This record gives sequence, structure tokens and C-alpha cells, in this order.
Amino acid sequence: MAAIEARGLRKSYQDHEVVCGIDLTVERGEAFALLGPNGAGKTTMVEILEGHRRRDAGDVRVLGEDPSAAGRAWRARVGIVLQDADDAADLTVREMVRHIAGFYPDPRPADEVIELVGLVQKRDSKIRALSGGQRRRVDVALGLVGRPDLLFLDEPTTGFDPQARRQFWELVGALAAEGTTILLTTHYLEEAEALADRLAVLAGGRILAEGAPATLGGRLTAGATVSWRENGEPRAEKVADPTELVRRLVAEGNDLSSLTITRPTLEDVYLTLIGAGE
Ligand SMILES: Nc1ncnc2c1ncn2[C@@H]1O[C@H](COP(=O)(O)OP(=O)(O)OP(=O)(O)O)[C@@H](O)[C@H]1O
Repeated sequence: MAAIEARGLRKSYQDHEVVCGIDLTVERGEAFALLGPNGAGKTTMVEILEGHRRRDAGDVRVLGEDPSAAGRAWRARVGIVLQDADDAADLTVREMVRHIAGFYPDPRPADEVIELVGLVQKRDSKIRALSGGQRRRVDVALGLVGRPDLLFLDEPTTGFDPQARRQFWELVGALAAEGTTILLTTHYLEEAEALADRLAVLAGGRILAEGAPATLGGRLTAGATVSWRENGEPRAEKVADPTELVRRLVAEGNDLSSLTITRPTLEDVYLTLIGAGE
């Protein structure tokens, strides 16, 4: 059974439909990323799957249950890192993690979680005295402490410095290796590429494309651009397979010290898709 199964999911605010009949399957143990511009409907989707928002139509099963009707046992298996968590509490990091751990049947030890998110130095600091990125790490700690089977991460690394982001990627990789299913939204394409087994690009409440990061939008078959210099002049040619062209350039005795072969990046593919979706 898939971890997440949604069919014909719809949601409107007033008369504005922002999720327009989405089908989505996330397998158990998979890391899945939702990408899309501001207002695409990602958070609305995720909140419906978390059981935090009612849907207007569609069938949804998350860990085998309908999230709008699921009870405490289900909730204990789901970890959530909200986009705008309000954690400006008067508690220390450790107190807060312990407090939330108390709601779960089999939590991770608080100190272990604090170490996982790199907050050992701030363990006894009040949360309201932390920087934005450090608070975000607390959010992540609270999402992890219950040892969830499924973890929702809504823009988890917003405000992280580059080092913290790398550490977070390693953490998510370790959780995925333990078998945790992960549904992530992000605006960082390199994050999606680093973390996701599969991803979907959402715009205007619809999925425009879905697949592995390496093959999304025909990325692998889109051809390659070969660039080199000939008699001091820059040359470039777009080809399906660069092998033959490179062979010819070698046979012709060209200086290939500046040769490059590039394929569309995930960002190229994403921007093309979004452009096409507007
Ligand atoms: N509570 C609400 N009431 C009315 N409209 C809403 C509400 N929440 C979201 N919307 C609208 O629904 C649309 C989708 O919003 P949503 O937050 O799901 O997008 P998103 O893809 O998560 O965007 P972002 O990348 O900016 O977080 C937007 O047009 C937004 O203005």
C-alpha cells in the first residue's frame, strides 16, 4: 500500500479553485518533492494530506487512513514541519522538544533529536532568543521527535545558511535510509534534486510534470549542447548524442581544452514547465 494516495483532490477558497483535481501517489519509503511557484497550491495540498485542511472533493489515503477522519494513533505516525510554525515560546529548546516528545508513544530521546538538528550549543537557550534559521531547526526537531513513518516538510530549509542546509540534507538522507517516507515542498531546486526520489511540478493547482529529478520533463533525452573553440572563436552545437560530434572534432585536430557538454538543469526544465503553465 502506498504511503500517500490522492485521487481527484479539489479545494477552493471562496470561488477560487486552488487544487484542481490532483492525483498523487507517494510510495512507502519514498522521498517526494512538490515544486511550484508561490500560490501553486503546494501548502494547501500538504495541509489536506496532513489532515489540517478539509478538501472539497477527492479520495485521500495517508498511511491507509483518510486524514480528515484519522485519530491519535495515526497522528502519532505522522511528523509535520509547518511552513509558519509559531514556536516563539518561552521554553528552552530542550524543554520544548521534551514537551512535544511527551505526546508520542515511542519518541526519540530529546538530546538525540537536538543533536540531529545541530542545536546542541543552543539546547538551554530560550526559543524566542534563537535566530530564524535556528528556530527552523527546532521546527524540524519537533517534526522528528515522534519517530514518524511519514514526515511532511513544508519549505523546511527557508532561512538556513548553506552549511545548515547541507547538514539538513544529510539528516533527511539518513531518515530516508531508515525507511521514513518524506513529502517535501521547496523552492530550492538543488534541494529537490539532492533529496527527492521523485518530484512533481505544480502550478495553478495542477501537476504539470512528475518524475525522477534526472528525467523530469524529458531532461535526459533533451539533447546536449557541445561547446568548444575553433580558431579562437567560440562554437556551440546542440545534438541528441554528443559522441559523434566529439569524435569528429578530435579527428579534425581541434583544440578541445575548453570543450564542455551541458544538458538542461532541473532549473531549466522547471522554468520551461512553469512558463508553459502560465
Ligand atoms: N486560507 C486561505 N484563504 C483564502 N485563500 C487562500 C488561503 N490559503 C491559501 N490561499 C490561496 O490559495 C492559493 C494557493 O496557496 P498555497 O499556500 O497552497 O500555495 P503554495 O504553492 O504553498 O505557495 P508558496 O510557495 O507561496 O508557499 C494562493 O492563491 C493563496 O492565496
